[in-house]
Amino acid sequence: MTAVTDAPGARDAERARDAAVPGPDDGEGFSIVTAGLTKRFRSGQVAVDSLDLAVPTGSVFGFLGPNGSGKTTTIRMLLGLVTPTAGSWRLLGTPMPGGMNGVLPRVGALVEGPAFYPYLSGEANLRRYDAADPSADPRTVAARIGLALERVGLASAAGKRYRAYSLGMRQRLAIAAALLGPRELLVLDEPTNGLDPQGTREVRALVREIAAEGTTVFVSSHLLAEVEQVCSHAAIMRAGRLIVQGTITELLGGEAMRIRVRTPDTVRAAAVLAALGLTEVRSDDEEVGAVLGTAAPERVCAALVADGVAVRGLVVQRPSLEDVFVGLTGEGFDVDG
Ligand SMILES: Nc1ncnc2c1ncn2[C@@H]1O[C@H](COP(=O)(O)OP(=O)(O)OP(=O)(O)O)[C@@H](O)[C@H]1O
Repeated sequence: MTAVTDAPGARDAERARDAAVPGPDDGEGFSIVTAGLTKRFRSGQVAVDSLDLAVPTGSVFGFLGPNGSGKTTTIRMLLGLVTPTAGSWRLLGTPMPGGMNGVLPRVGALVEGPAFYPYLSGEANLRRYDAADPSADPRTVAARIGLALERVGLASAAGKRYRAYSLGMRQRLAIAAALLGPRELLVLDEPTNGLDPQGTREVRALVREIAAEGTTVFVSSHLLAEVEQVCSHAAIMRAGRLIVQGTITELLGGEAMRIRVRTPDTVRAAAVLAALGLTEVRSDDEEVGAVLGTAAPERVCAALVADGVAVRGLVVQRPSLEDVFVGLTGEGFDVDG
């Protein structure tokens, strides 16, 4: 895991000290590598500040951050849609922007949802979309569209008008548009934005399937919980700066499991937890919580019961990426809109 030392409120300087420098210079084994990538807009706003990102090939990489933390600007720089102020980057091992024309056909991207025509079918929309891509071969268009629709699970709805598609189907069609050729890397900017829970599930399942077929997926999101469910790796941004990146297991590894006990005997329960060596023991009217550490929950439960504590409920809480964010920044992960 790589953490950035000067994150405000960082309590985990040690983690940062053992940080490995991401990615070899030649980008081998990494689908995306950036070094010092920076974007300062004319307004003076630094949207992305010295970003060093390393996205391993074969990963499902969650690019996380609250709204306005620089995710879209980063993605736009990666794809050559915005010119960086400083820094360098490689896509699929090739230095950019010089290698853009050769590499972009191997990269599928969903940045701003493509504008689809409501009265055309999904298939007809993809035909129009493909016709606008100078690198696409018109002779193979029918087969490529068929394959892409199949891949996103829309083959049976191919002839249906776009306006009749559900939100999840619309987003899956947008992903199909990004998959009109064989892609080694798929870049998705907030693919579940605005979707209902069903649509979100559909897109999540699709991302899993695409990754299982061997495509590296780089997906931005402000929904930490969602990313935990599909990603193998993640990077967390805050105010244009990278706070931490690594595998999900590494990121969560530094966070402790917590235990919560619901009981009317909070004073007695707190004493038992403290006697067992649990730390950060805190109680309110009907609940006691503590850091579980290495203690086995069943032993904690047995000790509580043996001491006469009436246990009405006991929960072991897995750490979350939100805990990581709060731990490293001292701030809540604020999601507004
Ligand atoms: N063209 C622009 N000109 C000036 N400032 C911009 C421009 N585009 C983005 N910004 C600013 O840069 C910062 C980062 O924006 P960006 O859209 O990259 O963040 P984000 O993490 O993708 O957020 P969101 O999820 O809301 O899209 C924001 O403060 C935004 O207002």
